[in-house]
Amino acid sequence: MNKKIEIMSYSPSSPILCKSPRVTVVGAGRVGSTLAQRIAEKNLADVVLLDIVEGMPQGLALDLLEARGLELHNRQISGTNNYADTANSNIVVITAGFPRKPGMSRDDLLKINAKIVVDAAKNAIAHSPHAIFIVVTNPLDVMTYLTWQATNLPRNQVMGMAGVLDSARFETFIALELGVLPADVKAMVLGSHGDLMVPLARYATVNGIPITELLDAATIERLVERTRNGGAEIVELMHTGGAFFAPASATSLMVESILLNQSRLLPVAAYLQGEYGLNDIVIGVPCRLGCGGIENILELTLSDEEKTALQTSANSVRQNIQRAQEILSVTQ
Ligand SMILES: NC(=O)C1=CN([C@@H]2O[C@H](COP(=O)(O)OP(=O)(O)OC[C@H]3O[C@@H](n4cnc5c(N)ncnc54)[C@H](O)[C@@H]3O)[C@@H](O)[C@H]2O)C=CC1
Ligand SMILES: O=C([O-])CC(=O)C(=O)O
Repeated sequence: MNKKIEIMSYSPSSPILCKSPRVTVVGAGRVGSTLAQRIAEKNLADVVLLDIVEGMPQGLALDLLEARGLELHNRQISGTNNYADTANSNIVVITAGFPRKPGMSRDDLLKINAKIVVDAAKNAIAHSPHAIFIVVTNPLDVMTYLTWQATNLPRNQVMGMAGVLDSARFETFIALELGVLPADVKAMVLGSHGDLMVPLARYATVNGIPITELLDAATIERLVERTRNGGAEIVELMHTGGAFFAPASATSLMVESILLNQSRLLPVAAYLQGEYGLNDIVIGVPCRLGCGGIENILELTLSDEEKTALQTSANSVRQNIQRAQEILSVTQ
């Protein structure tokens, strides 16, 4: 019997069925390559990995491709050293640049990473003029500001990943302390991605119960301090480079919320125009992320102490933006 199989649904006039979204990850190091893996294995998008090191992104892409049958997804993954190959990406994630070493602060990376990030942003936007940019490179808030400037995109299309990671750390430490499931803990960390970040203990809950009902003030303060020091704790343990598994997970959550238009309310480093009384600065605030990028910024009512902490955090970012502009004006 010669049965003919009719192929239904796939036709060039069905672009939604035929075209996969595309995410470019600039910097195929530890965060970038782990992020590429997460995006592909969550079946979110095709991924282009770009790095300056010749052969490295190509090798990583081939390795990830060879796992497709085992991980049961069919996303395309390619590696390149050429921005032309990133054309028409829906999202560009910038992880290119140097990680810190033990004893360094994230701000110590300002000089070495500023030009790398500006160049990456300019090259990427030239080939993907409608993309949404997510910055990961440190110092995070300043690098996000520079990317917003370099791309000249509307502010909803440029954001930084930090708060999702810092919140996940805070949630982890609360869960460990109480012996509860991490997924049952919800917390939000605002402010800059540095020692002056602002974990909002008042808003942290375990399945709706405020942690202030479950833990004493001294314990909460200890967990807040561990969160502020979360990146450095791993850098000190690892000696070379820093965290990358949780940073990649946090970034892929943002990518997912955008690509699937989930409108998740997440702490995101965003360009502010008056929100929280702050202007012309990038800092972590609660944002809804959907297919247009940042859909809106939620202005929480903060206590006087929290307001002061956010202001102090912003002052430090502002000084570093100024420093970055001076560094770039010399190197250009
Ligand atoms: N925002 C956050 O929460 C986090 C930020 N980070 C930051 O992310 C950055 C990357 O960290 P890792 O992946 O651990 O570092 P890594 O050293 O493993 O990877 C960085 C990659 O960038 C590439 N690169 C350097 N210059 C480039 C250029 N001009 N164009 C394209 N690629 C270039 C390098 O060749 C390398 O492969 C660091 O600045 C780190 O501090 C890391 C973790 C969390
Ligand atoms: O601490 C670092 O240098 C990397 C980072 O931003 C983090 O893990 O939070």
